[in-house]
Amino acid sequence: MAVNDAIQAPVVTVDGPSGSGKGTISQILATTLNYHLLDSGALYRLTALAVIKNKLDINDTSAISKAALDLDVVFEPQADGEQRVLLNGEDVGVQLRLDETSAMASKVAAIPEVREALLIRQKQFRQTPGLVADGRDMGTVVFPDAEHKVFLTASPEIRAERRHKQLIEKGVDANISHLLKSIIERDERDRTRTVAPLVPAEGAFVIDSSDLTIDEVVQQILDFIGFSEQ
Ligand SMILES: Nc1ncnc2c1ncn2[C@@H]1O[C@H](COP(=O)(O)OP(=O)(O)O)[C@@H](O)[C@H]1O
Ligand SMILES: Nc1ccn([C@H]2C[C@H](O)[C@@H](COP(=O)(O)OP(=O)(O)O)O2)c(=O)n1
Repeated sequence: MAVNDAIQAPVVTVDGPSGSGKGTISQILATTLNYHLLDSGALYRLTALAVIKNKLDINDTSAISKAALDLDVVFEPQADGEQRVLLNGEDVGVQLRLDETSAMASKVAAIPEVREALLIRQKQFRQTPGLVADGRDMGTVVFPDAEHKVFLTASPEIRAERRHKQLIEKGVDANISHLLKSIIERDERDRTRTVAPLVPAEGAFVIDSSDLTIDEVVQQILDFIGFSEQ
């Protein structure tokens, strides 16, 4: 049997729009299940950062996809479940979350060659004992054979409020109406692009978290995948 035909590690996919809680929920799920974690958005953000730092032209798709292929990135899990992200050895955690990076990330994510360049890198995260994969197309494109697929959503207003609170807590200046506008623009771009648009995967468990706490969302997902703490 070829290596690729071997039984693959289980995957739980968590897709959804910005601020729906994917990152937070995925981190808790990965810790609870003792699985690896893939923050696929970070790969698009890192590519965006490479575009900004190297002043690449947004229309130069071959230079941008080369930057995506060549990313020298290390994800370092921390004791609290957070991940440090090092690009060329530099901790870029704060830069990744800047509004400018977010807007550029959704632009580079619409380039088919960039998505192709990041595909193999994402699949490599699938290792035993299992993987929680957070993004937009985890259940539809990257891990279509995942056992359990979740699609998280929440109203744009709630998502902007959450993002605002999160940025202020991190000491990053933020304006809520500007955040709402950029969330709506990004949603539109992510949903209407021709490659891997943001849509729930077939059979996904769709959760609107607008009126749910983080713990309630986590519990609903653990129930869905049939996990019970011993
Ligand atoms: N159900 C929830 N209720 C309240 N706050 C939440 C909920 N889910 C996530 N948050 C908070 O919202 C912010 C954005 O969540 P995050 O996980 O970064 O979203 P995403 O990865 O989908 O962009 C975080 O500060 C997080 O703690
Ligand atoms: N699997 C993925 C993950 C992210 N993207 C794109 C879409 C988003 O606009 C950017 C950034 O994603 P990220 O998940 O980090 O953003 P949010 O935390 O949801 O605001 O990358 C994607 O197209 N496919």
